[in-house]
Amino acid sequence: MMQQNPGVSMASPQRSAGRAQFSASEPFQMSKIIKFKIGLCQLLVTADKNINLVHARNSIEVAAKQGASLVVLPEMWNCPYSNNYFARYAEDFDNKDDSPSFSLLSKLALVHGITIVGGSMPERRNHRLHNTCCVFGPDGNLKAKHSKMHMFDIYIPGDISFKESDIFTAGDEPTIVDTDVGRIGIGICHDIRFPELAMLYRERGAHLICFPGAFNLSTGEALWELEQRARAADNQLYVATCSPSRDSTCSYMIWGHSTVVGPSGEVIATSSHEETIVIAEIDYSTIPQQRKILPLEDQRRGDLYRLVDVHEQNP
Ligand SMILES: NC(=O)CCC(=O)C(=O)O
Repeated sequence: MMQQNPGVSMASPQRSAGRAQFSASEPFQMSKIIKFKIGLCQLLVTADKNINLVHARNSIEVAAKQGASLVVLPEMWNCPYSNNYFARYAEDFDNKDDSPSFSLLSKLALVHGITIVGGSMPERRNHRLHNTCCVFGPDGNLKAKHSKMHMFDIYIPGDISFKESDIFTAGDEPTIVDTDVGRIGIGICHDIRFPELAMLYRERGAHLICFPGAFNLSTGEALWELEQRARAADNQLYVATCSPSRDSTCSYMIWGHSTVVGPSGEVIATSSHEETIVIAEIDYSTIPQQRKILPLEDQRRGDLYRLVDVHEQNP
């Protein structure tokens, strides 16, 4: 029987995360975290925010009990993916009285002693709305915050029309964070289509890139797995995605298929479109192995083309 009270009371967690800059010259100390379990909570999102919080709490609890030390949630796990809902469901994460979803994730990270990549939620900040992912450490504190950088504006006549930029303001910063389960780069859904972002994360030493996402039926079937495998194979690192499950009564039909991909582009675990939890083992020792077998970094023609890290040039 599902309990209806998500239970969000707790001592105040740290609500802001400092800006982190990484370059390949600062390698992450991997001694303790070569292998761990990841849990992708593919949640059914309803129009009732309280029920969404209960779903998330129950699912995170199950993933943690199954041994996941990193749990990833979907894009917009607390709010239907629709421009009609984002403003109404938005929270001010800096205000503990106006951020039940933020507080819940912080509490669950602490209670279960896990890292949570908290999908995304509509965030109200400085009179603007952002599509934002919060990362919490096992102490319940916010470790990083990523606002979706690329707005999903699409118009396929007779198929799908969506304009995120009508509601959201795009984030301006790539986000890479050192956690208990490795150095993680964050992107949100449409961010996955821009290979330069994943390349930047690889250059800054990421082991894993997490993309909470809500691809739709048409582009999802054509491209969702392809994009994930390409980002992982090109950069020889892990990619994990987490989507909401499909609700066929909604106008925006979600593709689902939360997935973990390894550093040679192989699908390690995936799902269909129903509500589920994907549990998979991540083994970071396969990253240097793959890079030794196929040393793409040494083969790259930096004399002919180069990725420019704008933030490192203008810190
Ligand atoms: N929520 C999104 O950003 C959807 C992205 C998507 O479906 C795409 O094709 O890109």
